[in-house]
Amino acid sequence: MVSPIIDAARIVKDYGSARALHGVSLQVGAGEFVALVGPSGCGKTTLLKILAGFEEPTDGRLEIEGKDMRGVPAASRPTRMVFQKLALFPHKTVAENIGFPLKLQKVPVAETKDRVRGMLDLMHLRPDYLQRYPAQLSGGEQQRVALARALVSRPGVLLLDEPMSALDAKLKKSLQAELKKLHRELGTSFVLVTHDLEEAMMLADRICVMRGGHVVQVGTPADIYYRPANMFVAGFIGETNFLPVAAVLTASGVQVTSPLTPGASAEIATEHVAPSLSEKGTALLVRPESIRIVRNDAKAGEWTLEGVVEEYFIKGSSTQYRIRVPGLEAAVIVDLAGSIVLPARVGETVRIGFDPTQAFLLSE
Ligand SMILES: Nc1ncnc2c1ncn2[C@@H]1O[C@H](COP(=O)(O)OP(=O)(O)OP(=O)(O)O)[C@@H](O)[C@H]1O
Repeated sequence: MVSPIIDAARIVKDYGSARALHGVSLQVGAGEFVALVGPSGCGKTTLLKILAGFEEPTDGRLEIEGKDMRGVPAASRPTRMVFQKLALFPHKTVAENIGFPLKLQKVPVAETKDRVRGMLDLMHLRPDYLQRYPAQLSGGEQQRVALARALVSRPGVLLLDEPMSALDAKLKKSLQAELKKLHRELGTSFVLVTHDLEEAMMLADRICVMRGGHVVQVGTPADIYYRPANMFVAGFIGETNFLPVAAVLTASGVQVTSPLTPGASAEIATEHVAPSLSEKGTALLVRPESIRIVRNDAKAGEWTLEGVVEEYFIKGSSTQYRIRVPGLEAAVIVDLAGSIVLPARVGETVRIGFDPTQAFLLSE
């Protein structure tokens, strides 16, 4: 990142005696789309509010567009925020709502009109909506008006606090697609707080995973999915299987063995090992789509386990199996490509196999 538009360093936030953020650092590049994800109460909204200027950090440094933001009020920052709950003015028309930030900036009336029209087009809202009131619009349309109002003053950074969580699944999908397109077209930096991990994977250039007021990992969706920092991140995004292993460092990687596959060992290359690997709870992360049911001979190097099919779900493009393997606490999840002929039935004993060198080695 040459020069980040947002540079937050060691941000601490205390509410009374409770610490919501424990020294969070995050940089956002110009034009980048970053998603903040993490369990409820981990500090996502607090961080967003600090970026917006609605909360002051207790400690740490925040620069936006190269300027120190200490004491700079929200309205004077190059940021705009869209909230989860609609914050439209109910007694103002759509045109007045969208044009409101420009009115505050004393932008001439004719220019305001043009820019409001432009935003309406960008948001695919019909021109006759301009004279409507928020209550006369659907939830999705209202959220589009809120986005238009946030973007009309051309902020450098748009901050989005779960803007789609109140919408039904179909509306959400269409607004997600529009948000991605909008981001590409405008070149504005977006920071999105979301509970929806699929949404984060789909929209963001980088994902920041938070837990208990700390940043656990920042990376591309591929990094987060394929190279998670630890079991928490791995379990947070996508479905996971963890196979406990003993690990020994070698010249070119890590040698692993598992009590569940006696006699078998595998060399895991460094690029398949979490950088922060510790000795506590070392395990191989095997994604459900990387496991197969072994009917005949195992392939060279493949590790196999025997288990009983506990349940299966037809998901459409794939069928998901839950297989109970003695010695493993959680059932093994296996995703097999969809087929009209089911490869195994409930209660059947099956052998499952995977290539350990393609798994990812991590720890608690
Ligand atoms: N105004 C406040 N006063 C006191 N505590 C607060 C305040 N705002 C947030 N907190 C606390 O700070 C912590 C972080 O809250 P925050 O809203 O940032 O979490 P979040 O990750 O956005 O959660 P969610 O996903 O549920 O919205 C929580 O423990 C919360 O209770």
